[in-house]
Formats: sequence, C-alpha cells, structure tokens
Amino acid sequence: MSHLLELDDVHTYYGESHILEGVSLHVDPGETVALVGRNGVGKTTTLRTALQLTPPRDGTVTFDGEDVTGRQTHDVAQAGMGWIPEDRRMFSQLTVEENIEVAVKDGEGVVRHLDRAFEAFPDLREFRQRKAGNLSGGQQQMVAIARGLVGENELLLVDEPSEGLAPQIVEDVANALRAVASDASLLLVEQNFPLAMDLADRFYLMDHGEVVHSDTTEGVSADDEEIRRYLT
Ligand SMILES: Nc1ncnc2c1ncn2[C@@H]1O[C@H](COP(=O)(O)OP(=O)(O)OP(=O)(O)O)[C@@H](O)[C@H]1O
Repeated sequence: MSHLLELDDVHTYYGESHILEGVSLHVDPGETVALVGRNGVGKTTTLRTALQLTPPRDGTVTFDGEDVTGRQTHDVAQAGMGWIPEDRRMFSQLTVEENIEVAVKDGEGVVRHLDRAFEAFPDLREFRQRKAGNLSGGQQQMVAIARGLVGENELLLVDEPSEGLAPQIVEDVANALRAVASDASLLLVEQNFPLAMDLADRFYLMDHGEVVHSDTTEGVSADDEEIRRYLT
C-alpha cells in the first residue's frame, strides 16, 4: 500500500535558518498520526512543508501518489489536503453557517454538507446564525473542525486543536476530531501528550528539526524515559 502523505528527508528554511533538518514521515490512508515535541522544534513547519506553504529546499513531499514538492498550495489543497491552523482563522464577520459554507468545495452540495456538519457537531446548530467573531475559543475550534469535515479532504493537518481550551471543551474537540477521523486521515500537532496518544494510531516525536522517535501510540505514556527527555 502506498502512503497517502510522505515526507522524504525534507529540509526547510526560513531565510537562512535551517528549521527542518531531514524530516521523513508518512501518513497512511485512514490513519491518525500525531506529531509531538516541545515548542519550537518544527512541528508547525512540518505541516507548512506538507502543504507547500513553506516548500522544502531539499527532499520530497508526496501526496496521494504524486510528487507535490514546490506546487502551489491551492493545488495541494484542491487535491484533498486540508489545514486547520493554530489560530483557527475564522471570518469573524461571517456567521457560523457562512464560515462552514465557504469551506465546501462542491458548490452544489452546500445544504447536504451543512446538514452533515450540524449532525456531527449538534452544538453548532444552535449558533449557526451567530457571527464567528463572537464565539468562544472552543466554539471557534468546532467551526474550524467542521470546515475541515465539509471540505471533503483526504487528509487534514490539524495544528494544536486543544490550545487554550478548558478541559471539558477539549473533550468536545477530541470527539469532533474522532468524527472527522472516521472520514479522513489526520496529521495532528498536539502539545497535550495524553490527548495526542488517545487520538492517534502512531506518533512521531520531534526535537530540533528532526524526528527522534516514532512508534504506535498503544501503551505509550508521557512518563516513558525516552519521551520525557524530549517533552520536558
Ligand atoms: N516565519 C518564520 N520566520 C523565521 N523563523 C520562524 C518562522 N516561523 C517559525 N520560525 C522558527 O522556526 C522554528 C520552528 O517553529 P515551529 O513553529 O515549526 O515549531 P513548533 O514545534 O510548531 O512550535 P510551536 O508549538 O511553538 O508552534 C522555531 O525556532 C521558530 O522560532
């Protein structure tokens, strides 16, 4: 089986700063894969590299069997790679419903997609006419995930979905991600290690622009010596 997403020895720079120093990883169809590690080790840059927002200077990115290295980001997105960025990026003056509508790629299916989003996230139905800018952080994260769902993406890159959210809201977000994961593969950056292990099938641990460890998530705990060394 070929990988859905594969980064092969990618080197990514911001100007002269060498940020990713030979990252290789993959996500298979149907998988949820977590990318963990301390602040600043290059997790977000890895997602940006996959999407070609910051294309690698060396190495290749393959998506759905095609080499997409150096392609335009909108082409990669059109091919089915969606992004839920850390800042959630709402159109604050648009309603919840409008924010979800603009993420629908197939214009004719808007009503069907909205129904599906509200089925998966019943709480959003109540807020559908409210401006996104007036929602709480947790509600905005739900809208961001609903946008990922209706975009019919094969792969969703999710950056720090639980950041800044209260624990009971994190549980709602986790359930929303589980709903999306039944439809799409996920590559998830998450600082909340137990949550990442709970949601993902496999994980990659990063440090200083490199993958230093990778394994399945089963039975892995943040107390593990090897893991602790890179997280604290
Ligand atoms: N636009 C940029 N220009 C220059 N340097 C950047 C830029 N964005 C990030 N960096 C640097 O690249 C390194 C990796 O950042 P990145 O955001 O990928 O890390 P991260 O692991 O996702 O951490 P965080 O959880 O803080 O987002 C950091 O040292 C950061 O300061």
